[in-house]
Amino acid sequence: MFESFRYFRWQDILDILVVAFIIHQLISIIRGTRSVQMVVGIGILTIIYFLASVLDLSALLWVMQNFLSSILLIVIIVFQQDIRRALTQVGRSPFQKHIEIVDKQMEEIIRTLFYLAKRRIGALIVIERETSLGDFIESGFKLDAVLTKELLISIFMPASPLHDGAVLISEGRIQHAGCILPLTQNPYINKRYGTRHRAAIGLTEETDAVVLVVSEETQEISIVRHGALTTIEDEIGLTKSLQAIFMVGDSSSSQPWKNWLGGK
Ligand SMILES: Nc1ncnc2c1ncn2[C@@H]1O[C@H](COP(=O)(O)OP(=O)(O)OP(=O)(O)O)[C@@H](O)[C@H]1O
Repeated sequence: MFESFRYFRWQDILDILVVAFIIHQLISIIRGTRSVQMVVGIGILTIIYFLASVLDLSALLWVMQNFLSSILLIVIIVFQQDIRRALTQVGRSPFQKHIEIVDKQMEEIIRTLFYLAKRRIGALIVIERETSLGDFIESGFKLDAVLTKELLISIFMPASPLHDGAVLISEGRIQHAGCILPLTQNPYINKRYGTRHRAAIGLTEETDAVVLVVSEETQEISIVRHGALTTIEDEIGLTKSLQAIFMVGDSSSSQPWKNWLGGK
């Protein structure tokens, strides 16, 4: 047994570690999505193929061979969302710099959310980070305005022509309003969530954006990232959650909101 280790090179260890890392990343990307069932389905079909081959079942083997020959195409079509997300994550540079934002802008957003929730006014606020949201803003209206509570509130007022859809915040400014986001296809999302929440989940499944949602029905405020939604109890809870997401490095820094509002 130990004989085989004699031929073990350091490259083999590196090789195994890289493959293990890739498999781990793939599992963490598809975990909790409908892709898991599809992976299981493809696994079962592959087992059937090998059984047909071993038992020499020629008709079944012919069907499976024809099916599996187009498997690459099927995988690309079925997993296109996950592939896009995976490639975006791979392409993200760990050395990218972020702009800093002052506490004031953070406060403006938090106060807007609680103001709207109190009055049962729905809202969807997207904070762009490293992944460019260019594809999703085509549907919206360009504003490129200073981020203030007053402007955010007026956008989401039901009488406003911009109140439908999402507001996009990038580089500390309100860049777009009325943006249509992709809805999640995850079948496990709680049925009580409608399209506003599904749009927030859908966008964060594909990008690293942070989305804040105010429900006009329940007055709940939620923070959504990586396809997962967390309901916020109060202003302190929201402040802490955002701090945990955006604060990097020295927590004793006098500029606590580093890495916030995604600059590039
Ligand atoms: N794809 C989308 N992209 C952006 N915004 C959307 C999208 N779909 C719906 N919305 C917004 O969500 C609103 C409808 O929300 P809906 O009641 O269906 O969802 P909900 O999750 O139940 O939210 P609420 O709890 O506020 O009722 C629309 O008026 C629109 O502003």
